[in-house]
Amino acid sequence: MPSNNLLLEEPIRMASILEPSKPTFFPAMTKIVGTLGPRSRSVEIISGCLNAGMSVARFDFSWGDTAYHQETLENLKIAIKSTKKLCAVMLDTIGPELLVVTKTEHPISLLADESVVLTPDQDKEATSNLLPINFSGLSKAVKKGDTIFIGQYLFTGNETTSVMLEVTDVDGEDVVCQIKNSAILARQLYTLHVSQIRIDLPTLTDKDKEVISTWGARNNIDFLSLSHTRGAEDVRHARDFLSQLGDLGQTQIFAKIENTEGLTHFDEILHEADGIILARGNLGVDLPPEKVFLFQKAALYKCNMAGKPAVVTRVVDSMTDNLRPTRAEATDVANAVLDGSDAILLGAETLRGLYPVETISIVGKICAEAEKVFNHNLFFKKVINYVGEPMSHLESITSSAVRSAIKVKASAIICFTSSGRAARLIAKYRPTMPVLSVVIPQLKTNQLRWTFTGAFEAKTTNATSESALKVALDYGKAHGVIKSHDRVVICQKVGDSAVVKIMELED
Ligand SMILES: Nc1ncnc2c1ncn2[C@@H]1O[C@H](COP(=O)(O)OP(=O)(O)O)[C@@H](O)[C@H]1O
Ligand SMILES: C=C(OP(=O)(O)O)C(=O)O
Ligand SMILES: [K+]
Ligand SMILES: [Mg+2]
Repeated sequence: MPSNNLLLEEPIRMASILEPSKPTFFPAMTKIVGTLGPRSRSVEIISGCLNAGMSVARFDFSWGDTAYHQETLENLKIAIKSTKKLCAVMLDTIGPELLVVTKTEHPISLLADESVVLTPDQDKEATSNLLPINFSGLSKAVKKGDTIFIGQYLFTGNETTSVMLEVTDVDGEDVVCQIKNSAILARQLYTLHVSQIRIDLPTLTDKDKEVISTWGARNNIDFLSLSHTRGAEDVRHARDFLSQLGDLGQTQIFAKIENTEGLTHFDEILHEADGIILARGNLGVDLPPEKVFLFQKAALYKCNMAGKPAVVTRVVDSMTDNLRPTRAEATDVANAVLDGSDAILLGAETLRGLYPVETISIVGKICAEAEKVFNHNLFFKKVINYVGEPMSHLESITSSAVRSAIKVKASAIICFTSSGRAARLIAKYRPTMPVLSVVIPQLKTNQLRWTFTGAFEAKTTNATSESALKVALDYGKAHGVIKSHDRVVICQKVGDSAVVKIMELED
């Protein structure tokens, strides 16, 4: 088969497609991020999500207050305990997001070809011809002919509640628009996206800072999803802010690329960030539809070569209201994995959708099938070539660990790590088997104070170091990843040198 990313050397036997897949412990190696909200905040549903394969929970502060999200998080903690599944916590910022401010409960109907005024005067009532918004600088930012898109919070692009507007006039602080399609704004929260226009608001707003320093610090968030990242400076600024908040210095920053400005500065953002979220919801509005695939492929390639995780969003919009994805969506999920995506982020589907658990389960199954035909060998070679020589000691060891594990058909790689660096480098080389990371907390000092690195990630156990390997083996066995007589590859530091060991288990 000529396709580069696919591992289908022989012409595939069509009947083999119908054979049921073997059940596995990991629904997929591709991680699934679920946004938690009204439809996914009970212990029962969250447990279902964890069992179905959600491994990161996203809390979107564009919506809800800290008390609301805390309640959801407490339920998540209970669900983690009872299901024994690990799940990371991601805080998603508001950033320079524009909102339609409605006080009325009545649906507002917008008619094609009519005109509507966007005003910063929030005391006005929203009507079919007047929509108050939370930003007074819009009239200065836009010009005649610009496109404005209004969608229900977490718009899916699949709804009759989104509307496209064209700017026809600017009148003081008001923006006059022509309505391009009829729509009914029927719920509370609507976001407004101005295509290809810079909104002069900070990427990390005061509200975001307040939420991070209270809710974020209290809950030791694993990831910050930095909405509307537009340049490397945004990431540096967020990192400075986190570093002043004790343990949050270890929080990973995932920059969300959701507008053309972020796209233009992609390389420098990737350099500063720990990971990238390809926010196709918003970016998909900013880009001409025929260019979206190109962004996805280019961005995933760059992330893969840099060894930084990439997250693709908005994959199964139609599952917000339906039990099955469309054929196009199902194919899109698999293609995202084949393009090199590390994770899939579900938004409206889990937050307000009717089938959060089923959505996670189906997406996980599609990812797992795609992973089976992912050409790891070719990927490995591409990364090795890209990194070149000389390689850092640690990278040379971690890439060798992956190579050895594949060569000896190991069932798992066990990695000892303190900062997570070694584990991430292993993941960079895309092993075909699960990686069990044993986080060994380390006491470090920077002259000013002592800190524990890893204390934060070490969630499962506080075993002493001699038994750490046993803990990992027992965990692997208990979860069906490792069986007697299997081979495992171990990657660890002994003294100052990093080593790879191949171990054949007895029983
Ligand atoms: N078999 C083992 N049992 C317990 N601890 C181990 C074992 N092998 C390595 N370690 C410890 O695990 C830690 C890994 O940390 P480090 O190598 O600094 O990881 P990273 O660079 O990924 O942060 C080191 O402190 C190392 O001594
Ligand atoms: C994930 C996205 O945005 P939000 O954080 O607003 O859900 C997106 O635009 O794809
Ligand atoms: K957000
Ligand atoms: Mg958003």
